[in-house]
Amino acid sequence: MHARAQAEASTSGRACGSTTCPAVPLPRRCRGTSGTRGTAAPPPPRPPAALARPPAPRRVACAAAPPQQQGTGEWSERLLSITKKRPRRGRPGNGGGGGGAAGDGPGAGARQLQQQRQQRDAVEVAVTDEDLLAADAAFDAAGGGDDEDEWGGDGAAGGGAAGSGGRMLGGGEKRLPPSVRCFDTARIFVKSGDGGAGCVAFRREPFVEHGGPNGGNGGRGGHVWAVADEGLNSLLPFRNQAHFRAHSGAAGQGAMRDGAHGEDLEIRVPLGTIIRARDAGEDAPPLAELLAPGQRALLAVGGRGGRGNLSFKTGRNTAPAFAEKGEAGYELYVDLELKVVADVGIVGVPNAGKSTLLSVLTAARPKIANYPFTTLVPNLGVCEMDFRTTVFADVPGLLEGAHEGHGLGHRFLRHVQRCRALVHVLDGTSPDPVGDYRAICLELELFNPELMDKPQVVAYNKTDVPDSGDYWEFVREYLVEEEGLDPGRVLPISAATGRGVKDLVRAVRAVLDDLGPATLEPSTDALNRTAAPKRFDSEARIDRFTVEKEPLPQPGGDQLFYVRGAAIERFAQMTNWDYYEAVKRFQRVLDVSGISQSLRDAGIREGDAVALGDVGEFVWSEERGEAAVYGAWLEDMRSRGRNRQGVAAWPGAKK
Ligand SMILES: Nc1nc2c(ncn2[C@@H]2O[C@H](COP(=O)(O)OP(=O)(O)OP(=O)(O)O)[C@@H](O)[C@H]2O)c(=O)[nH]1
Ligand SMILES: [Mg+2]
Repeated sequence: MHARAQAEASTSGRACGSTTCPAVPLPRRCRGTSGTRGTAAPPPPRPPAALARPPAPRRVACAAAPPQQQGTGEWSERLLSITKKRPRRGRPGNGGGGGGAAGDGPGAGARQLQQQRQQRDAVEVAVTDEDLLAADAAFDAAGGGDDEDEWGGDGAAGGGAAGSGGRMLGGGEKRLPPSVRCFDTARIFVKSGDGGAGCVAFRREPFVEHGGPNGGNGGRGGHVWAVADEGLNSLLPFRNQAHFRAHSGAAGQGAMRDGAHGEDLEIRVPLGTIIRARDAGEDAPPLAELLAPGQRALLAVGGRGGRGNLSFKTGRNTAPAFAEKGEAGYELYVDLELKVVADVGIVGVPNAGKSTLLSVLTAARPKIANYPFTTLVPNLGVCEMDFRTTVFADVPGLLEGAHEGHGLGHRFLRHVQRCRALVHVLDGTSPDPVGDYRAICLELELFNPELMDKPQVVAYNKTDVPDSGDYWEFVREYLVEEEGLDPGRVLPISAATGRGVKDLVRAVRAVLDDLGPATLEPSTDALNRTAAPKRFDSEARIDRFTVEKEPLPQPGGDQLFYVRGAAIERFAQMTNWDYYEAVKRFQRVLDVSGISQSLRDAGIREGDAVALGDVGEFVWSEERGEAAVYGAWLEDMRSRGRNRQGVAAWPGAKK
């Protein structure tokens, strides 16, 4: 009895050890089939003595170095260099100030731009298409980024990743600054919680002999949800935080105590947000499209908790001495896209006074200056008047040819698309306000004909300047008679002095009222999952796998086989290699699922390596004797620095 008590004491000790030990680093190597042997590759990798041929690094296919990232400039930087002088921040080539992820310094093209910048004494220089083309050429010469792709590389769109406020010179970063990418689109990383580990424990009580296993299951990891929040009106918060991880489940404990589930994580997004998985195919439906306040959609399901040894008790094995690890949480990058960014978009030619108007209407403080393209990225502002709020968006000035990419505005025309109404600001001091109006309308129409269906209020600005009155009557007559605009929607204002601005807001609100309440219609067949899917879907079956042989020769002459399959990979990930019985179970599953046979059919030989998805590698052996497997497992435990606390004393364990 005494001996029994000692055995049980050591048993409990090991149980605790198993639940608290850190996860085994991946990739790991463990020995398969009869000679299955959990081996890991903790640095430095020490080949176990039992292996005649310790596996050499085998992933030759991955040997190619990732393409070198090139330093890039930023479009706005180039434009600024043309339009005005800016105080120089730091030396050229040092990656810019503040950009945590700033990569290489600017190349030859960027240096050339620096020189240009020094040469130019231009606070006001008309920007011609030639200038823009030259800037484009210089930028491309400097190794500029991809025009089309507005997403920033693999990194999330957060300022944390890109170095908020810093110049984005890293090759992975694209031309648009993070503030714009996050304005109506953002890319974030989400990870659901890992499942808690199962527990190995046995009931120990005075006068209860053979108390049996009683290790509890680990708790499920927290889910990740997206929740629509009416208090938000842009995706800008994702500039500050771009990584979201839910809590892990707690480990199971003895006395049949299951671990607590991990806390779910809610990511709050504005109404009208569409959420897509980055890696989903073109035709795949979005994960979510949230239109109503409080609407929730599941983005990532929490990892399953590992089962404790109580769950593995059977008639044949009444005292299982192993437990599972928790399933790793699912991680993915998701792209967020906002359908409606503002109630009203402010459009107009450069220097018309759009930013000035936004600054008097709202608390926003955009940059205002007397040269074109002061505004390089859109600005949002909330106008509060008469107990009502209206969101205005000021976009960079549009040029003729904007729809084809001239100027800056074309990048932001899609923002205009996401406004319900437009305020068209005309510069009263312009030599041809009507021409300006027609040019902008044409650009909007060419970009997207639907833009012209949006109701417009025209604000004839700068009426405080004496000669602005010259054209006012003519402009009004033209807009009302030729363009058919409602006379109440053509207003003279002076953004600088605030004259007429209240009337403008009232006119805009009348237009919004005519449109009726903002109803968001679903535009996609988004999944909008509100509950976790069934745990075992038909796709993830243990007998669904593929076996492939690496065609390239391996160092040492051994061969490498790839086995891929969602269920078998998950199974291997949840196997706790510290338990001998778990290793034997893994080996049985390889046989039962048909993987062993498929590998033999593919020509596997003793000592060859098998890579199991991303989970790890193990060395193939046909040895089936208990002693060989146990010996190999022991050797592996030693090589990983694990002790086999209590193993020899488990009920029924081999000595
Ligand atoms: N006199 C006068 N000047 C104005 C008025 N509104 C704007 N301005 C001036 O016009 C210049 C351009 O104003 P911004 O608000 O920067 O013009 P913008 O349309 O935002 O220009 P971009 O962002 O470059 O497209 C600034 O110098 C303003 O002070 C106005 O009502 N009266
Ligand atoms: Mg502006």
